[in-house]
Amino acid sequence: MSTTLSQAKIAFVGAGSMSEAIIRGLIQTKVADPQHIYVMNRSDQDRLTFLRSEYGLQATSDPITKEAYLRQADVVVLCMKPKDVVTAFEDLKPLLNEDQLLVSVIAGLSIAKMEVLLDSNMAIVRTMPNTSSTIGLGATGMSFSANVNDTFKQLATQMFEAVGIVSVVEEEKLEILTGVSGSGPAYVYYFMEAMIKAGIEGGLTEEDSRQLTLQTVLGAAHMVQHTQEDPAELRRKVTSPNGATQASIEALDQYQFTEAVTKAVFRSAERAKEMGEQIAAPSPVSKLS
Ligand SMILES: NC(=O)C1=CN([C@@H]2O[C@H](COP(=O)(O)OP(=O)(O)OC[C@H]3O[C@@H](n4cnc5c(N)ncnc54)[C@H](OP(=O)(O)O)[C@@H]3O)[C@@H](O)[C@H]2O)C=CC1
Ligand SMILES: O=C(O)[C@@H]1CCC=N1
Repeated sequence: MSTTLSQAKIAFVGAGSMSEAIIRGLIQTKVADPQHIYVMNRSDQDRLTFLRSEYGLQATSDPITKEAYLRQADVVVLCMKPKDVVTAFEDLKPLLNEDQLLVSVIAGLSIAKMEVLLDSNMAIVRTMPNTSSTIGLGATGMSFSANVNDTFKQLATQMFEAVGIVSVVEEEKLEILTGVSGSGPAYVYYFMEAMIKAGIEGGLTEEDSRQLTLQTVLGAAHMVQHTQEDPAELRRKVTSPNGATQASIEALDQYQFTEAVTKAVFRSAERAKEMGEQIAAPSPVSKLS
């Protein structure tokens, strides 16, 4: 087994947004060699053609080629939706072996359930990345099964550090982490959509409203990072007593801004857990969590 990602053969099962985000990051940062990246799905040929031409990787939906990719892979990354997990695992089960590292990005799917679905104690890394991995600014949470040795830990960490930051957390924290950073980009986009819309309603051109919103969000995030100040303190500096910002924050509070965000984070966590629980696994039920 290769101890560096540049030599490892990495097979992605699932060819959607999340696998592309990771693949793009790995290739752009030159952490992985596109010739050693294998992507597979069930049917979407256009998607595979696009991925091949965009990244120079190997991609297939042909069962025999998939089997070859999976058997020779050092790392297998599971990137299908929770609803497709059971069928996918049935196909994967006879093809995986205990020398491989299995990495899952699937929301809510516990390590214990993967072990039951595969009837194996192979090394499993359960992760929760986000789509900002596409540009190397991802935030990934990660937990390891009991059989993940130091080499595999290093490999998995290297893989996700190539596309952003990594937090290793206890597995039970991965749901709330999903609420914060997995779903998080969507809240920020939603907020930006609302800002742009309000700017246009107030008379700005669409282009100006978009650019101003973008720069504002970018600048605010960089301020938190560069100054290392608490966001509350940075907010205080914008908010002149009895000024325009104070009035606008009061308007946000009137609509329970903090409660709405808190509810969103917890609802995402709850939904991730529900999706994981809805994945039907065969007995022994006692192993499941
Ligand atoms: N999008 C996000 O922001 C994040 C997503 N995730 C997790 O990533 C996973 C994938 O999400 P996302 O990329 O958005 O989903 P997409 O729908 O974009 O992609 C899913 C992919 O899986 C393929 N697929 C489905 N079943 C199989 C199978 N049995 N074998 C091989 N390929 C299969 C689909 O192609 P086809 O239908 O042709 O088979 C498709 O390419 C989810 O479990 C999600 O929880 C985690 C963090 C963030
Ligand atoms: O919406 C989802 O279920 C996935 C998990 C986090 C982001 N996307």
